[in-house]
Amino acid sequence: MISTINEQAACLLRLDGVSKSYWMGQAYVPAVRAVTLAVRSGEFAALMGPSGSSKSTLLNICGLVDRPDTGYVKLEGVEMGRLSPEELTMVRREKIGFVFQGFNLVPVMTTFENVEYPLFLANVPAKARQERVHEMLERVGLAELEQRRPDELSGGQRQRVAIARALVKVPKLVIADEPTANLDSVTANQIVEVMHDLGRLSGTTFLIATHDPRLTGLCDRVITMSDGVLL
Ligand SMILES: Nc1ncnc2c1ncn2[C@@H]1O[C@H](COP(=O)(O)OP(=O)(O)OP(=O)(O)O)[C@@H](O)[C@H]1O
Repeated sequence: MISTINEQAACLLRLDGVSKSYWMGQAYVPAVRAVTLAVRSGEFAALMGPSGSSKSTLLNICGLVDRPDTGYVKLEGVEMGRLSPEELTMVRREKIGFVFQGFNLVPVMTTFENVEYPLFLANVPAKARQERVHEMLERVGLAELEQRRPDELSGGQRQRVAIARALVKVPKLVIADEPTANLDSVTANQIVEVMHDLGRLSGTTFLIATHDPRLTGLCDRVITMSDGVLL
């Protein structure tokens, strides 16, 4: 009984029988099929699988960007299907950070402003925002480049901005979709190290879709997906 309670407390994200189909003009085609998954608090987990196996679809469900057609998603024990769209947005802003392979930075904002943005959305006061952004940029080695815009940065530097932006609000969960794709191997190594170190430091849970062996090598667990199901 005690171990059951401990297991529940340690489980940050839980999916139960989660399925999602897409309308393909004439019929719904299943993408994610009856997935059950528990991700522990502080876990650094990789999600692997061939192209089209529905990794991104599953990440969108885990990141509360998409709702499943059937099944349950629980974050910290709270069933997300019960929340209104506004409440889901609040939970996402407060507890989840995203890192994408295309970086998704705002092109007209500087490094500082891109990293500051999630704190601004979370109504963090200006002085605290400044302190936290400076600290985070220091940690990812970009303190000198805080006034540059994304088009004045290298791919690796942009990805470090994206990681700083995802982690600045100290989210419970970071969802990363191929964060080292399109980066040269030295830069990819730096990105892997930065994510791993920051994760360990803050106790943040990572769920990372990747084909990169440098990343999977550091992961506590590799979750394998094939044709919409977990193996
Ligand atoms: N918005 C959408 N509308 C219709 N079908 C979609 C949509 N998004 C994904 N699909 C389909 O769902 C399946 C899973 O796609 P998904 O992008 O989740 O796979 P993936 O494993 O992330 O692929 P990749 O590694 O190539 O990014 C694919 O057959 C894809 O064509």
